[in-house]
Amino acid sequence: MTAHPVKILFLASEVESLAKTGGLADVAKALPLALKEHGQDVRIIMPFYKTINRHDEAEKLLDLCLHTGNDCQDIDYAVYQLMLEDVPVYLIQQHNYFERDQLYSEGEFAYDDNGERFTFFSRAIFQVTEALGFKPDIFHCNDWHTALVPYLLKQKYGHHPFFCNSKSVLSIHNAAFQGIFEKHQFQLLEDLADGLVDQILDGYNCINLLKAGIRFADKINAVSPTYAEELLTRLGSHGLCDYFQQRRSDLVGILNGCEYSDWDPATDRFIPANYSSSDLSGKSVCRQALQVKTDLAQLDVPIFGMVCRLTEQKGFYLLLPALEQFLRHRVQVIIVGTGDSGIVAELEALQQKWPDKLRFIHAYSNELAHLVEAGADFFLMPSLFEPCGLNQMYSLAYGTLPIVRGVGGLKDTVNDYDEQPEQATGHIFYDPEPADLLNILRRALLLYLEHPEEFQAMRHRAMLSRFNWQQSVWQYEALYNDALNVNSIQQP
Ligand SMILES: Nc1ncnc2c1ncn2[C@@H]1O[C@H](COP(=O)(O)OP(=O)(O)O[C@H]2O[C@H](CO)[C@@H](O)[C@H](O)[C@H]2O)[C@@H](O)[C@H]1O
Repeated sequence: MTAHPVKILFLASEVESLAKTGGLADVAKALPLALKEHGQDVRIIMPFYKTINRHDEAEKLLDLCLHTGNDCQDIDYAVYQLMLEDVPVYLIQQHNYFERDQLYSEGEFAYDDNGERFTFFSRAIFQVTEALGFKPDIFHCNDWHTALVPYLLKQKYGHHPFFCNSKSVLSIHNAAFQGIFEKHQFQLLEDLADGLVDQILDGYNCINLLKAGIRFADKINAVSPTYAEELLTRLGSHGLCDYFQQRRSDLVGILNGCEYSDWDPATDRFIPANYSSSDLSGKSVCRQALQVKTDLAQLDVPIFGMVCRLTEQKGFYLLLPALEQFLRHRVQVIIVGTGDSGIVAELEALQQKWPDKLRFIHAYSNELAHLVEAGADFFLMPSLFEPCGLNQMYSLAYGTLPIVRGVGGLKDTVNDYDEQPEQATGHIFYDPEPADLLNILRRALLLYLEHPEEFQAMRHRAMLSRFNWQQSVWQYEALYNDALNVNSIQQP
């Protein structure tokens, strides 16, 4: 327990168990819960999407109206509350912006007013906190959706008595998504837009929201130490190198934790048999169940699994050519995901060519994600970049050895068989070439077939590795303290 709880408002566009499209949601649940357990006064704020789980349990707290100035109409909205264990979640309900079938896009088309939607959300956050009388010490922003808040805090609310002592922290989960929108979407910023435009104008007369966050947040963190280093390089910064360089003394890397209460094969409710490092018999049951579920033959061949968003980031343009060769071996490969239609088409074509060996399941299914983790022998993450990655941590816990590219958080969490044989928990390749991926896939296969004892030793070691949120919580608390202290020195 901390002596003086820090008041943290955790701003997220998605939160696991309420609304999720990817890893940001996992962190937006696990980190606030871990901070709360450590005695901090943390609350979450997010949009009240139409599709949110537990929709009917939400309790209405307030009706509010955002006066926009300019020529825009005032915007009526309501604030609801749900509890996520003992953490309050404030939900902002606004019919025009959030009563939609998806969070950010339909099919492959992003909603064309996403800039306006999250500008509204960011402005409403200030009004809601004041109306609720919750004065945050820290606005903890996450990715581009809430990256406007540090800007608003500095430029608009810096002298507001309610917010003048508040500071902001920006966590970068994926800097490839920057929230770049045409200026006309920022009408809701009233007179502020011009000042903002000068500082963070992108090419083509657009505003880049992530740049606003990087420029104005009191402290910034990337979700792994290696990704923080990569963001300072031309190659790894998604074009933002100069911006990160300017803030390098305020940028740290904090590795995400793994939520073992959701991802532990000994207690997992989604899998047909539980197991642990001391008794792996349940893993064979899961293996068979996975083969049945995916309609693959019950063969004693290694299963390579993969669950992810289907995007270039996840390394499909390395994987697809590598699989063309690798599927000649006696293996089974199971890929679960949704996303880019080009990748979908290529996976479907490859499956037609290798119907007995490759199963592509075009679905978003938490249950299947758990079954793949439990039933496979290896887990594939050949990412081009990976800020942290969560699935490799889940894989380790499930004794499903990760095969990863040595970037970002993958490098920080997996020990390579060749580099560290005594501590090995998986396989790492580095060059973003299909041939290098194919080579590491074959090495993994060889280990499985020719050195079963070493494979089992690695599996055992992997299952014992731990990435607890507790470690990350201490580092976030230090970051909050830095944000609060450094800036109070600057302000007389
Ligand atoms: N089809 C499907 N069915 C079921 N579940 C699916 C799924 N597709 C994805 N998921 C789930 O979504 C999550 C993905 O998390 P990741 O961290 O691997 O990637 P993501 O790129 O979304 O996150 C970004 O943010 C996180 C959090 O900081 C960083 O770890 C990461 O590197 C960064 O790219 C996992 O829980 C996974 O199981």
